[in-house]
Order: sequence, then structure tokens, then C-alpha cells
Amino acid sequence: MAMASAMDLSPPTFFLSGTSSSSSLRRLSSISVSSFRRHSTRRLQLLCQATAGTQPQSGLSESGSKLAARSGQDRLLKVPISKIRNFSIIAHIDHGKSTLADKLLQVTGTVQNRDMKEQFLDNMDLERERGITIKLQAARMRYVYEDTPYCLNLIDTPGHVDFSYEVSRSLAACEGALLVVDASQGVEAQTLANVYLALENNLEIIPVVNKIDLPGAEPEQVIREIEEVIGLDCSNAILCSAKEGIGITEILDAIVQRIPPPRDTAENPLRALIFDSYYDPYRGVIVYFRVIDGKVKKGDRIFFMASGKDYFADEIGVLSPNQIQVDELYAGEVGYISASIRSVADARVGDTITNYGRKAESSLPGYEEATPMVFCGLFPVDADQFPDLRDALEKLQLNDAALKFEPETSSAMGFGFRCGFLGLLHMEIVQERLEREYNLNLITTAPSVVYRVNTVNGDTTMCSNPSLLPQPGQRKSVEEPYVKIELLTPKEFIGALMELAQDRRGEFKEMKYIAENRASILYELPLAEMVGDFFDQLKSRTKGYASMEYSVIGYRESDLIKLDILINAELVEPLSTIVHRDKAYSVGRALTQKLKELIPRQMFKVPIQACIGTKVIASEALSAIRKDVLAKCYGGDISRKKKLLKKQAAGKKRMKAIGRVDVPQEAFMAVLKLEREVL
Ligand SMILES: Nc1nc2c(ncn2[C@@H]2O[C@H](COP(=O)(O)OP(=O)(O)OP(=O)(O)O)[C@@H](O)[C@H]2O)c(=O)[nH]1
Repeated sequence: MAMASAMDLSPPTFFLSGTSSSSSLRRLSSISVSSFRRHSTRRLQLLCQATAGTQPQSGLSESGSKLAARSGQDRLLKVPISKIRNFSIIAHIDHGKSTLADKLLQVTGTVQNRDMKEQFLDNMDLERERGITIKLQAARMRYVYEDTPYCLNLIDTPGHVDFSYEVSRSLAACEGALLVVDASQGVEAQTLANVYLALENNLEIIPVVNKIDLPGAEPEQVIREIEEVIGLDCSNAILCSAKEGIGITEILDAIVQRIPPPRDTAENPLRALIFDSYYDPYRGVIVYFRVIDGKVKKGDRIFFMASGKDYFADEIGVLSPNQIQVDELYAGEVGYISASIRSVADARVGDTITNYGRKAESSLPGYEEATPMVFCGLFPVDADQFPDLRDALEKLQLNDAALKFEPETSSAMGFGFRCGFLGLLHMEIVQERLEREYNLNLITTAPSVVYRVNTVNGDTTMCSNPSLLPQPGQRKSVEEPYVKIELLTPKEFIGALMELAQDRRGEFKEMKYIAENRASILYELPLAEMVGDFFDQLKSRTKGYASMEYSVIGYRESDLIKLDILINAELVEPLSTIVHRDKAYSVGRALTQKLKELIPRQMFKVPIQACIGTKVIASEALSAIRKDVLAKCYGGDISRKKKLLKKQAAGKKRMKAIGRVDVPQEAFMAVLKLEREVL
């Protein structure tokens, strides 16, 4: 193995020269909305989506970690800072990011071929089932270029809009990025959004055109598109097929040649950027970081500059991709710290770690608190499970700094919690984990955005629960969050998309052609209009060809009112929604019709009414009946009858008794599933 040259006097770094087995890399693939959609039984309504704080895996128990550390130490080699390259892969979903990451790990021998199986990338049940990886991670590779060993750190990013903040922090930990574009698809909305994030972080971008093996691949045209749309010089773009292994060595060479090494600032006070963290039930929070300045040693007292907490670094190490303990990490390196940290809120993504005894003057730029965008109520079907639900939420919060919750009581639903999430995928995942891992049977109410209410006495309050919207007499105005969305579409679907956006109260801003047959359309529209089936509609109206990105641009005043639902003359607060005045009548009508379909008939007649204040604007009635599931079962086998009755009883489980009426879970989501034609 080549030694560091005499020229390189900078502090050393380490990498594994051999291979390692590796369950910890399992999370290296990124979130795939499309594969999520393929695998998920319960479909997502929103396109925004991603999640934080799900349990990642170290892949090693403590003893396993020590073992790896021992065997790893023997094979650790030192390289100077000039031989380190830190990079990310940015891509639109399904353009091949995970496949390329896997290939890089294989070709560099970081992971043995025999270990390389699909499960390797995704560990948690939920992740595997949905084909998504929920959080980002890092992997350290060794690559020999012109007889010199280099240490390449791949920092993964979650491919999900809800997590654009985490993406931006991962990119801030790198000097360069591979921009992967599918040769048969071209530039998509997420490609653009990620490139802009990379450019903001001054990264060296290497364009890679993937999937050139596909019959429909048009690499030349895609290269032109990248040059025209992004303005990136593509004269040295790399053509590759991650699947077939074409162009992989060229990519590794380009990483070494084109991405600059980190700056050598090891003598400065420590500043390390946290780009990921997860909660390990045995060791506490494990923090993934990139040392930007200075160095950190095992046993150091470290200080988290945003949370103000301090801990002793019990263990530090690198990810190769298993956790391998080392004694020190220097500027430019990527690694992990285990310091018996109790909650991820103490060590949030974006925070700066410094040395307690020699604090840095200022923290690294870009720290932001997580702001939940979507709220919903979670109520146990069985009121006795309320304490269990509270315990479960507290445990999940240890691992998920973005999850917010507070108790909520409603006369219809009893005791529960109002919870805040980054987006709908985040919400679905938390909800499923509560049900699967904590055995809770829950009713979830329709998600809502956060409204800003200006009251007549001059106060401003934030309202994330439609049932708590102040009375009309008390409020002066109501503001709602707006987003800017960019839609990229083949030109034949422009009309369909404009109709969709217009239908959702969108304001047209701009349209331009980014290629001969593809247009970019900009709209501004209320976030509330996207919390629903917007993304599904976008995909179905464009046969899956359009893509979109959005960002929140602030609050705007709208003519909003509260629509209440009465079932059997009883107000059901969780069914209250905030709607635009122009849509109130059509939503009221559609909602009562939908509820009539969803609520099973009872032994008595049940009126279902939609009201604005005390005024009933729409009304339906469920006629009385008792469903006799045994009606078609003439005589015969008692076990068959029992089976039918058991099935009927099971069907009733996820219902909430509102007064005397059993209301099923689907009814609480009815407002999201209204036929848009009737609106
Ligand atoms: N033909 C061909 N297919 C590829 C290539 N690279 C990736 N794919 C396929 O494209 C699909 C998406 O690849 P992924 O690696 O999961 O893409 P990704 O960008 O990580 O997608 P997300 O995880 O959904 O964000 C998979 O079915 C891959 O097998 C390639 O070079 N050629």
C-alpha cells in the first residue's frame, strides 16, 4: 500500500483497505416516492413527503461494533487530507442514485458482491416494504488512482421534498456532487431543485448521464438539456449504466480528479456539521458529522452550539460502512460520535459540534429548526390506550426531532394528540410505526395546514386545528401558507396541468420551454390545496410524465371559513375543515355524500349535515337497517357462520362511536377523497 507522500504533512485520515460486511449501509438508498407508491398499500395523497427520524441501524450491536473495530483497526490506513474527497449523489427519483451508489461500493470493494443484496440497502420493515430509505447515511470507500490510495466519502441524501433541509445539510458537508440524470427521461423537477441546492453550497458538480443501456436512451439530447436548462458545462459529462456497470471507473476517476480536497483547517477550534443522527436504544443518539474545522478526539467534551448541550464523546469512528472506532478525526473527515445523548433534539441536523474547552467563535451557517407543515389528530380507538399512545409518541420523539405533539380533547373523539409532521409521508410513517411497533389502534383525522388568524382585538394566533378556528365575530382575517410550485411536463399535458393548478386556486406565474418538447410552468397556490390528491392527479393527468417541486413562500390572506359536520345532530369536530368561501357549498355537498357512502347504516335513521355556523348547507340521511351478514347462509356449516360474524366484528374495529353512530376511519379522511369534479 502506498504511503502518504512526504509533501503531505496534513493530518491523516483512515480507511479500510479490505472489505467488510455491512448491515449498517442498509439505509443507503434514498426515498423513492414512486417505489413507495408501488409498494404501499395505503396510498399517499401528497407529493411533498419525506420523513425524519426513523430508526436507522448501526447494523451492529455494541459488541459487534467493538469486534468490527478491532478487526477494522488492523486494516486501517492513513491518507493525508489532500487524498480525501467528500461527495453526494443528487438525482431525481428513480434516475438511478441507489443503483449507482451500490455499484460504487462494489467496485471499490467496500462491500463484497456476496453481501450486496437488496435488503442491504433498506433495513426497517417499513422501509423495505415501501422500498424507501428514510434517513441519510454515509459510506467511506477506498479507491486507488494512479497507484495512490484515496478516501472517498459518499454522503447520501434523502430524495424527498419534506427533507430538503436535510439534503441541504448533507450537501454542505461535501465538496462535490454527482448529478445523475436518466438518459431516457432528461432533466426533471427534482434534478433542478437539487442542483440549485448544490450550487448554493458551491459544490463541484460532475454530470453523469445514467441508463445509457436503455433502448430509449438519448444521451446527447439529455446532455444538451443539462447545458441549456442548468447552464452546466457538460463537455466532460460521463455516460454510464449503473445497472450494467458501464462508466463506473470513469466516475471514480472524475471524483478524484475534479472534486477538490477539503481545506486543511485542523488547527482551528473544532466545528463539525451534523448531517444525520439517530437514536440507538443501547447507546443513545449516534450523530453523523463532517469535521469542517479542527479535530475531535475520543473522550473530548463536546458542545452542541444550537441546543446548548454538552457531552463526552465516548466513542468516535468512521463508517466503512460499518461503524469502525478510531481515536481522532480531523478537518475534512466524516464520521460518527456516540456520547450517551438522550434525544435527537439535543443533536439536530444542521447543528455545529465544537469543543467545550475551546469553543468556536461562531457556529456553521444554515441551522434551522424543523417546522411541521401538516397537522392531524391521533386518537386511540380504545380510550384505555391513551397512556400507551403518549408513551409511544414520547419514544418516537427521542428519535425524531421533527415530530411535534400536544394533547387534544374532543367531545366526539375523547382524549388524543394533535401531532405536527414535515409532510404526509412523515405522517404516514409515524402513524404506521405507532400501530405496528406499539400495537395501537388509532383513528387519524384529516391533515390540515397551519392557519394564521388575525383577531379583532389585534392578536395573531396560529391555528393548526380547524375545529379551534375562532368564531367569525372574533376574527378579522385568516391567512394560509402558500407554496411556489414548478411543474415540468411534456408539452401535450400543459393544458391538463394548468387546469389542475387553476382548479386548486393556483395563480399562474410563468411558463417557458426548457427543451423542444418540455415546458416548465410556475404557479403559486395554497399549501392546503396540495394536501390531498394533488400529486396523484398530477401523475394521472400526465400519464406519469410530469414532475414537480415546491417550496413554501409565506402566508397570504384568503376568504376562508369553517365547515362543520353534524352526524345524528352531533357536531364531529375532527370532521371540521377550513375551506375557501367559494368552495364551501360544493365541498359540503360532496362531503355529506361521501360520508353517507362510508358510514355503515345503523339500526336507526342517521342525518348527516354540513353547516357553516348554524346554517345547514347540505344534508343527507342514512336509512336504518341492520346488515344481516348471515342472510345468504342457508342452514349448514356453523363454522362458516362464525367466520362471517367474526369478519363483521373485525370490520367494526377501526370505528369510533360518535354518540350512537359508529364512524369508520375512512370517514375521517373523506375530505381528502372528494371527487374533484364535483368541486
Ligand atoms: N436499464 C437501466 N436501469 C437502471 C440503471 N440504473 C438504475 N436503473 C433502474 O432504475 C430504477 C431506479 O433506480 P434506483 O437506483 O432505485 O433509483 P434512485 O434514483 O435511487 O431512486 P429512488 O431511490 O426512488 O430515489 C431501478 O429499477 C433500477 O434497476 C441503468 O443504468 N440502466
